[in-house]
Amino acid sequence: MTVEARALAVSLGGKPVLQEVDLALRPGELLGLVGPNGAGKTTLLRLLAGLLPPASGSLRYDGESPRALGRQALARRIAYLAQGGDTAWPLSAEAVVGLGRLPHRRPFAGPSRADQAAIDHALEACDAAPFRDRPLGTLSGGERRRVLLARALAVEAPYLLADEPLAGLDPLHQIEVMELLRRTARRGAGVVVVLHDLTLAARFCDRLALIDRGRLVAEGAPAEVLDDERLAAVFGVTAFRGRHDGEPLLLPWRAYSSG
Ligand SMILES: Nc1ncnc2c1ncn2[C@@H]1O[C@H](COP(=O)(O)OP(=O)(O)OP(=O)(O)O)[C@@H](O)[C@H]1O
Repeated sequence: MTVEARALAVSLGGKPVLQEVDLALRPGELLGLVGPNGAGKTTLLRLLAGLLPPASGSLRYDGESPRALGRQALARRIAYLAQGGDTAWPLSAEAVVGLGRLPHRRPFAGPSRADQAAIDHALEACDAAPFRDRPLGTLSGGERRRVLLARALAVEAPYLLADEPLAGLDPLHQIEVMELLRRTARRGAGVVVVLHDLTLAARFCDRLALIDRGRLVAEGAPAEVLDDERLAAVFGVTAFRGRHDGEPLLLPWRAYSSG
């Protein structure tokens, strides 16, 4: 399935938040959305997920508008992980992951074998199986985040859009989640991830889209997008660059100063 955004624009609270954004999502690719706080990354992700209507511009899923496609079909095609993890549902971790299967279920039908397999696989993949029976509210912030990612993964949608899935995770789980997202893309899904960690973005993503003050200012291979000039102009930082284990290494280092 293709997802294509053309000239997307949206205002929130009377303020333009995104303008003239053209972006195509590709199956099999891990795309990182990067940019400073307030740049418009979450807003763009919500637009792509069909959760927020654009004020102008167009969004097409396999050539169809979100309206023509309908809510249910969209929910099967796009899995969305929202920012934050302060969900207080009185449900077990496993039941929360099971919510990811709702778009596939017939009304009043129980979970099928395929549903249970998808739930088990997602819990394992996110290292959340050990606390599958615990109420969500009793889990730590990072554990809860992994359960919510497992819920999005359990949808087994052709597109997975994840807003800051690494927030609150320890280093091992950050790396494991990036590996998981890359694996999910390699199996054929289009994966879009909002990230603040430019080191992991540069290392794991196939392509980066850089958002600054509501505009898509660069798009392409990570090393091209995150060049010294853009790191200074957009993020206001310098970076150390190198290679380790045959992979590129980019480490934001200090505040940029032109003097
Ligand atoms: N409901 C709203 N009403 C008014 N302004 C809003 C609303 N939602 C978001 N904004 C503003 O839109 C801009 C973009 O917000 P968005 O959450 O998309 O940024 P972001 O790039 O995801 O930021 P962060 O990295 O801090 O999560 C910000 O200036 C924000 O204050």
